Amino acid sequence: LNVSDQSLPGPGEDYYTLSNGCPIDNPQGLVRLGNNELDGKVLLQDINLIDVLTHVTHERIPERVVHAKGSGAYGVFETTHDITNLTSLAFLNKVGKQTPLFARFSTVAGEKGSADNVRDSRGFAFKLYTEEGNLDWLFFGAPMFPLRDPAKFPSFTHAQKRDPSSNLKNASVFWDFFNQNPEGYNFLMRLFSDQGTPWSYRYTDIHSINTYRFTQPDGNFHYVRIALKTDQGVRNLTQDQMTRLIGVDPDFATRDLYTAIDAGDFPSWTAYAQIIRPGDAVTSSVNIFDATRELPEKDYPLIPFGRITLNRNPANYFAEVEQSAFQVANLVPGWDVSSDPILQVRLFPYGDTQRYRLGINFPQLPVNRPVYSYNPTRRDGASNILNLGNLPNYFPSRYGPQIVAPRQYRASAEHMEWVANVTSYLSQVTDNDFDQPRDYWHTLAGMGATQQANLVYNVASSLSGAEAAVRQQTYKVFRKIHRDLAGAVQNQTEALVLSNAML
Ligand code: HEM
Repeated sequence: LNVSDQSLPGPGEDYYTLSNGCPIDNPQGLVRLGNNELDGKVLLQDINLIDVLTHVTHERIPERVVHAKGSGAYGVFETTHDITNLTSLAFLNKVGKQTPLFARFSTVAGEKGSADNVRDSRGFAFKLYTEEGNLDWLFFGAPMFPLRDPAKFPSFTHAQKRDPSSNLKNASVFWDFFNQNPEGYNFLMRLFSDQGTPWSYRYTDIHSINTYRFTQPDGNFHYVRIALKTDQGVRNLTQDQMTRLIGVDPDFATRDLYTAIDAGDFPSWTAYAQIIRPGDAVTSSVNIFDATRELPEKDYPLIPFGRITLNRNPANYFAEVEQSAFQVANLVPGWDVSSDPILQVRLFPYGDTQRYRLGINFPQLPVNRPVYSYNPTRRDGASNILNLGNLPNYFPSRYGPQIVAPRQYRASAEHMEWVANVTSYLSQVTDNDFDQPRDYWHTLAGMGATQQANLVYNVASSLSGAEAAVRQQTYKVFRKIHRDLAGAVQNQTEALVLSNAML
C-alpha cells in the first residue's frame, strides 16, 4: 500500500463513495424516516450527509496573517555563471545546472479575497528543492523594508490592516504609524510612487532586502543581497489605472500569471548578487544590516549568476499554493543569515505560524517536502503521513540506518565567536534616514516627466483621508526629505480634503 498516493477516479471507477471508499448510488439523497413528500425526519444514520456537511464546515484554515492573497507556480532555477568562489551552494556548483522550484507571489496587507492590484508591497517567495535540502527565499518587490526593529512588526501589520473598531482601513492610523516611525519613509517613497502599483507580478523586480551570507565549508563567507530583475521589463500602473483595473478585474495579477504560464509564455527573472566583503561591512556607505536601507548598485554592482523561469501552473490551488509554507529558517549549506535583526527574528515566526496554520506535519505536504529529510525523533503529530515507517524513534540506534557521512550545514557558523554584553536596543531615527528618500525624489525626476507628480498625487489620495493633525505631522516628515516634495504634498492633499468636503 502506497499511502502517499491519493486514489483518484480512473476508468471503471466512476462512482461516488463515502469517505471510506464505500460505493453509494445517491450522494445527494437523504436517509430519513417517512415517505411523505414534505414531511420526514432526518436520521443520524445518514453517514454520507453528516460526512459531507462536516467536511464543508471544516474547509477553511486560517489565512496567512500577512501575504494572504497569493498566486503560485512551479519553475526552475538555472545557474548561468560560476560563483563557486563565493558560495558552496550545491545548486550553484555547475553552470547549466537546473533546480526545480515552487514560487508564491502575494500582496501583503489584504485578506485572501482582496484585490490584487492595490497599492501595497509585493511578496515573492521561492522554494528551491536543492539536493541538500529546501532553500527558501522570501523576498519583496521594494529594495527596502519599513522597519529595522523587529518588535515593531505587529504595530506595522495592524496599522495597515482593518481598524479594530470600524473594521475599515484607516488612513489616519496608517500615516500616524509611519510618522511615529519615520525610518519607514524610505519604503513609503517606493510604495507611493507608481512602483507601489505594479502592473502584475511578472513585471516586477524582486529584492532580498535583508543581507544574507554566501558561505564556504572552510568558514569563509561573503555578505550578499540578491536582486531578481524581471526579464519582462518593469511595468507599473498609475493610481487611476489601478482604480479602474480593480473595478474591472480584482484578480488581475492572479489571472495574468496563470494565463501567461498556461499559454506557454513563461515569465523569467535574472538573478544577481550584490557582494560585500566581511571587512567592508563597517566601512560601507550604508549599514548593510539595516533593512530600511537600499544597498546602492553603484557601490555594490550586480553580479549575474542565474535565471528563474516559471513554467507550470499548480493542479490544485489549495493543496499546492494555500498549503505551501516558506521559511527564512529553511537554510542549506552555502547560505546563511547575517546579523540583520529583522532577519534574525524572521527565523522564528514563519515555522511558528505554519504549525498553527497547517499543523505540525506541514513539511510532509508534497509542495513543502524536501528531496530527502531524516531525523528519527521527528515523529507522530496530527495528520502524519510518512512517520518514518518502522525505523526507531531515537538515535543513534543499532536498529536504524547507520549514518556514514554526516554532512554539516552552516559550517561557517563555527567560525563566528561572540562575547558581548546583553543590552536592550532600539534604533534611533537620524537625518541619515532621509537621504535615500531624498535621492529617490531626485531619481523620480529622471524617470519621466510625471513620476514626481504621480507620487505627490498618490500620497494626497491616501493622506486626504487622514485627520488634520496626522496630515500636519506628515508634512513635517516630508519636509525633512525635501521642501518641494512637502509643499506639493501639502497643497494637493489640502485641496483634495476641501473638494471631498464639498462633495
Ligand atoms: C520582523 C519582520 C517580519 C516578520 C515577523 C514576518 C512575518 C511573516 C509571517 C508571519 C508571514 C506569514 C507566513 C505564513 O503564514 O506562511 C510572512 C509571510 C511573508 N513574508 Fe514576512 N515577515 C517579516 C519581514 C519580511 C521581510 C523583510 C520580507 C521580505 C524581504 C518578508 C517576506 C515575506 C513573504 C514573501 C511572505 C509570503 C510567503 C508566502 O507566500 O507564503 N517578510 N511574514
